[in-house]
Amino acid sequence: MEATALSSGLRPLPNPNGYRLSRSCSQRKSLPLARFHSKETPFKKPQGLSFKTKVFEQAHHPVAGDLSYDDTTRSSVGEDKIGVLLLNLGGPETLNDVQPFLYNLFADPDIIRLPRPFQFLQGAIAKFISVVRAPKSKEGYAAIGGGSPLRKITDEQADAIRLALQAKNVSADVYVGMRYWFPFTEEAVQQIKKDKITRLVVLPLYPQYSISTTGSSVRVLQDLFRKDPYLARVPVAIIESWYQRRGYVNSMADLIQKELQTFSDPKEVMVFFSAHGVPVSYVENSGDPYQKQMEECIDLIMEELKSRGVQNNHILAYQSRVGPVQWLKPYTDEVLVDLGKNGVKSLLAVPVSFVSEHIETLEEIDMEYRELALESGIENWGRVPALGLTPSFITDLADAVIESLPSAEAMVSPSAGVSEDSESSDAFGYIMKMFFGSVLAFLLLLSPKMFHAFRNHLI
Ligand SMILES: C=CC1=C(C)c2cc3[nH]c(cc4nc(cc5[nH]c(cc1n2)c(C)c5CCC(=O)O)C(CCC(=O)O)=C4C)c(C)c3C=C
Ligand SMILES: [Fe+2]
Repeated sequence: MEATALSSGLRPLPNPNGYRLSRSCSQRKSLPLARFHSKETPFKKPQGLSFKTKVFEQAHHPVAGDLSYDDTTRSSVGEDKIGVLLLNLGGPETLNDVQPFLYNLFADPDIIRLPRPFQFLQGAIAKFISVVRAPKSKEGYAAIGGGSPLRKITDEQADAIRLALQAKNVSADVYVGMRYWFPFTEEAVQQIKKDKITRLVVLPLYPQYSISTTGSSVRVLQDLFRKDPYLARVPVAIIESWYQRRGYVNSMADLIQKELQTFSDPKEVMVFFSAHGVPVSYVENSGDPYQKQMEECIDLIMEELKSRGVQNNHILAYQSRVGPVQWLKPYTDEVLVDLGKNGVKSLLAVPVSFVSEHIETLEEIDMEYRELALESGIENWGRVPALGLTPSFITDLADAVIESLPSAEAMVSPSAGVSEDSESSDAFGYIMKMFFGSVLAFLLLLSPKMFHAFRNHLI
């Protein structure tokens, strides 16, 4: 690990709301990490895996629930205090939280990606967009009971994963770290340190990797770990994506198969996968693997259904676009209208980029898209629930954790240090950016033309 990666000028973001934030920067050099893409391989039961083993042989299994640690392994687990950190997006718990939550989201340089010379404007732009967008977002959260259910569901998933690990003879503390709302990743990391965890598995609750989700959360984590001498030495394994795991694919297929049975003519139903979109530039200019992983994921689920004799037609579309740029196509709303026009009468919506119910399933799909579909001529509408606490899914996540444990490595090498020179030049740069940033932000906010341009595109 090079010293430059450590001394890249971490400063708190300008934070007019006073919420705890940290800056992550996609251009910054990556640290060496034990990254673990959870892939599907033939079943092989792990025999006495030891955490001292550096190279990890991935051992996956065809049926969730098979994996457990034998006695030899258990004794080596006993040497470590294992932590599992679930990373998630977070959501406003009350309507008053909506604007500051949106501020945190848009202040993330992995969500609004400004060219380097303009990055100092991030805070001002986030403030502007969050204020303009808040009324529309509030309507959405009001329609689902006044806040996001994400914290409660993620806490329940954490508890279920802890119990599933326990059932496999692995004792672990499970933490929740949210990117944009409480409990923030920073809080979870403090607790991990307090609890003296000696081996950590990081499990983002996004099946597919995107720069805007897993990428953003992992960069926050890297920033926190490299600044802290204790954490820097804790072996960490990061499970970056897990959409291709048998347990996940089978669990999704189970849910779809079950829901199809609620239609009077299940064979006629169009299976409509609706994924959260990302701007096209992420995929085309920044190499975001999200779209490719999403397509592979759908193929795996459909193959599994086919192997069970379920031969329905299916389609993938992208929902929830925000702002004036091009997002991944086709767009969910446009496809629904086209399907209706083309005579599709029965449709089963399958949210596929997220494993909890949230505003985009409960409001956008269940209310907005359902209404649009019915208006467009679709007569029978159904929706597959999010995986949530589905036992086969939770068991598979526990297996993914166990499989990744031996590959954990410290995030920062012991020789890495922070140079004082670069610290002070960073401080000067920061003051200059703040000064010019404030002047520009002031001009931007005063300009009625800018305000209307943003409002028309964002609301
Ligand atoms: C895989 C999932 C997600 C991706 C990819 C993603 C990218 C992304 N999102 C925004 C903007 C917003 N997202 C919002 C809410 C939200 N986003 C996700 C998941 C992904 N986002 C979830 C699960 C949620 C809901 C959280 C909850 O409270 O239930 C919001 C706020 C809601 C709203 O106003 O619509 C915004 C805004 C961008 C710009 C982006 C990629 C660049
Ligand atoms: Fe989002």
